[in-house]
Amino acid sequence: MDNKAPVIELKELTKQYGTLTAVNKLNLNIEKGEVFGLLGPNGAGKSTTILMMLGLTEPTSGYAGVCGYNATSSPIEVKKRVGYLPDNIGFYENRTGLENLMYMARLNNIPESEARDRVSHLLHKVGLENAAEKKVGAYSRGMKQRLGLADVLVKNPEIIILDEPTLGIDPSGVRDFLQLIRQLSKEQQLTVLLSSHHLHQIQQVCDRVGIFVNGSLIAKGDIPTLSKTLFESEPFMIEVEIKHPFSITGHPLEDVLLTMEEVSGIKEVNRKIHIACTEDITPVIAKTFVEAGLDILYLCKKEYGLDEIYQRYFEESHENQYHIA
Ligand SMILES: Nc1ncnc2c1ncn2[C@@H]1O[C@H](COP(=O)(O)OP(=O)(O)OP(=O)(O)O)[C@@H](O)[C@H]1O
Repeated sequence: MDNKAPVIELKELTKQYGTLTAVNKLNLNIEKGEVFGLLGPNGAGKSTTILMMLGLTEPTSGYAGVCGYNATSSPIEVKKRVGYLPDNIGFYENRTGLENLMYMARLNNIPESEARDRVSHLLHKVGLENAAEKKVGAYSRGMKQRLGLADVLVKNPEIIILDEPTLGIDPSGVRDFLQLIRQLSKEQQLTVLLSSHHLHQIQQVCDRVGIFVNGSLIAKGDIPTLSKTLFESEPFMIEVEIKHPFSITGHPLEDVLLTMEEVSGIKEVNRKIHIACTEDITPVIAKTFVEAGLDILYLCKKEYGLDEIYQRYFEESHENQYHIA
């Protein structure tokens, strides 16, 4: 396949269950070596999208291309190249981690001696070398997920798809697991598609994010780009609190600020003044307040992160649901 072609190419991909549109005209390209996060609340359509990419569910319309193959008509070619870790991976609990991985290697027709080397290398990579001989039934949730990662890597895939991979792992385990994914991706140019509704986790590990709501991908890009698209008119918010009771409404300073080219709006929230700006003019704002003889108690510049982005989309989706109901 052409090296520059995206490894995942979704065009107008749609899945309808009766009258419900689970996935609606999805367009998305993911490049080789990218870690892409599919972010969205329960029922948004993430799993359905993944199933179509694996050729396990037929799209109602549109195209899902994976490693240059049509996932719907060539699911076996796709399966050879994609490792899929579902949210509820099952292992043989009365067999060891090593035995489970060897079993997976056999299923993928990997010769025994090669399989031994690969499996022991992978157990080391995911930090389970000391638990290799332990029965999986005695593994913690975090250990099982790491074994799951090794399991999907046994066949040396070009892409790994992980559906809610951090579910039920404790916070430090999550951090380690995400670091491991990132490291693997960078070392091996492995493409990773990660589905989650944990925005903080996605933010830590992904190069790009797609936000899924009600079957539609309503935004995609890296975090700064998403932030810029969504908060174009006010990418910066400067919060100021004055020591003594003070209201900016009607105060001469209000006009001074509003005549500044970079200031797009002023609001008072509790005791704080929120100044929406198109540029970062924090020093100018500070100077203006001081020169007006006001004592600043607090001043903070806020840049929008994934939290605000997600919340805004999420809230909008709830509003929509409310109107429909
Ligand atoms: N086989 C099916 N038959 C009918 N409706 C389905 C089927 N599978 C999924 N759906 C519906 O399609 C929508 C999208 O579901 P999907 O599982 O893709 O969402 P999701 O984003 O993966 O959510 P979650 O995080 O809960 O897994 C939901 O409304 C779901 O109820």
